[in-house]
Amino acid sequence: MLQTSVFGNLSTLQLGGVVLVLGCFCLAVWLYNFTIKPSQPKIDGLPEVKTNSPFFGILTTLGEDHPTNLQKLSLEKGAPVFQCLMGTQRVVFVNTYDAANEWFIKNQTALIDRPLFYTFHQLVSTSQGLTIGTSPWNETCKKRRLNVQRYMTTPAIKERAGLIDLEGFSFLRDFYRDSQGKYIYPYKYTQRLALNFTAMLSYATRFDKIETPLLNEILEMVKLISSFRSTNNNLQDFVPFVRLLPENERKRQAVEASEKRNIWLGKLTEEAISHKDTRKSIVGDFANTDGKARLNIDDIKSICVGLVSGGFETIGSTASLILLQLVSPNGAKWQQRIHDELVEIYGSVESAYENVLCEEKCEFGVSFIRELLRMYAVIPLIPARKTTKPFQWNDTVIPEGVTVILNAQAANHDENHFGPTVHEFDPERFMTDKSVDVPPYHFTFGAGSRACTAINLSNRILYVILTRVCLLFKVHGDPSKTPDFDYLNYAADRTAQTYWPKEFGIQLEARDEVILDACMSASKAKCTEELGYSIEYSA
Ligand code: HEM
Repeated sequence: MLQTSVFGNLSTLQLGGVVLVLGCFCLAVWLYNFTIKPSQPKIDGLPEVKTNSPFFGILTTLGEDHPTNLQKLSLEKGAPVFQCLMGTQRVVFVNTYDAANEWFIKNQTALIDRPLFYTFHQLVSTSQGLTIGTSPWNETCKKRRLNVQRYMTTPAIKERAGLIDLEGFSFLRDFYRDSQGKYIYPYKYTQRLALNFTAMLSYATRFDKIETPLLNEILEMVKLISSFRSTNNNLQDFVPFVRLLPENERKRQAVEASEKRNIWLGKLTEEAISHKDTRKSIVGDFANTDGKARLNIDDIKSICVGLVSGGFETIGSTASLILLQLVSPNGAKWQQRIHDELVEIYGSVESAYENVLCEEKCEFGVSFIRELLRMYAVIPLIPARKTTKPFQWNDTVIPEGVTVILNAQAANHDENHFGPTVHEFDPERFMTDKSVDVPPYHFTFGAGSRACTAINLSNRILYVILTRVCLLFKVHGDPSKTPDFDYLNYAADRTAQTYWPKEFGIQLEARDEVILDACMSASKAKCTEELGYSIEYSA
């Protein structure tokens, strides 16, 4: 036998040595594959940012602030698009406006997929199922996305204008009440507005009181879950050997957060089903189809958790940024301009207050929101995509299966597209420079086949907040706590996936108490009708 002829003359000691060498060799191969081997071969012809760290790749260079350091690397190398290794993962970063258009819009069918990540997909989302925004592209995801789009059309948004009225009203009522005689940080108020809006849309439920303990718990939990999607806080996604280390605290937190969320969502779903005949919601609509829908209960649960988590941080943060810009050095002038233009268009504050719910006629207000979203890409690195088929970009063929991340912060601050004032906040930009007033305007909502499903809805909510605040109030900033307006510094935590502004103080002063009361009372009456029970308000 071959074995006899090869090993026949070896002593036991020698044989042990051979086995040891073979074992070490296999272990070395396994270790190489697990800890260093790139997930994908290098893409020929695409610029590469190389590093000397075999385990961590570019992660050692990116520091705390990934989007900004990627933006700097792109400018330094003169490479709008480059590949690199993040740990062992080969990732392509797209950093300019034109390149983002070419990749995510022109080649959108090739970029319809999303890759799976260890932390989010294996730990956090195992039992609840994936949301639309975190799911790879498959029949289930397609069906769920189509269903959500039904709620995002112009007529559907108009039909749910009562919800925007309700949350806009509650926001102004509480913020005005609580900021009497003092300056307060608006983020919790705008977060509640966003959470309530998405929770009403999905489950017909809301938190009327800002001080409800469950509200705080939910806000913390949803924030924690979303942190598992950041490129920055999840070393184990990119550096596989970290997964082997004992007592991974992030892993424990992920499992705990996921379990808590499931209990909470289960309760909301049951409640919405029990109210299906009296309160309109996505769960209620589904329950009313009596099993004839193309979707099942897991689809509906996943859709709703996606809407709540997708909407609450982004809207909450951007709405706070509206107030931040309204107290900037030119803020008072802009507030007055929006107020005056709306009164000019509609004849009175009361009429304007009502009509902004359903139409966006103040051109300056529309341009203001567009510029705000451009300036502050609250998700600076758009959740990763994966190529489903090869496509040609310039002279390079981009293969199938590549992970691609759009650096929206960098693309939104591309001087070649927006000109030399790119880093300034210019609310007239989209009115005066027709070369940039072209969709998608900016990349804060992502772009193409997997862009945010709620672009129109979000723009409407933000427009209502901006215009109603300016119609009814003068917004004052705390002189002892000036906000940070710089897009590179405004965020409280630049390692998070979704940014929110550092603390600053705001106070609302009524422009006219009588008009304020008339508008708020009109909203209260409509909101009571919308909810089916009376909502608190006193002048
Ligand atoms: C200022 C507000 C918002 C911003 C900046 C924002 C931003 C984003 C971004 C960057 C993406 C990823 C897009 C891509 O991969 O190209 C996304 C996806 C998504 N967003 Fe939004 N979003 C906002 C509001 C909302 C709201 C209010 C909802 C729901 C009510 C929502 C629901 C979704 C969903 C379901 C997806 C997943 C789309 C998919 O993967 O197919 N978003 N959003």
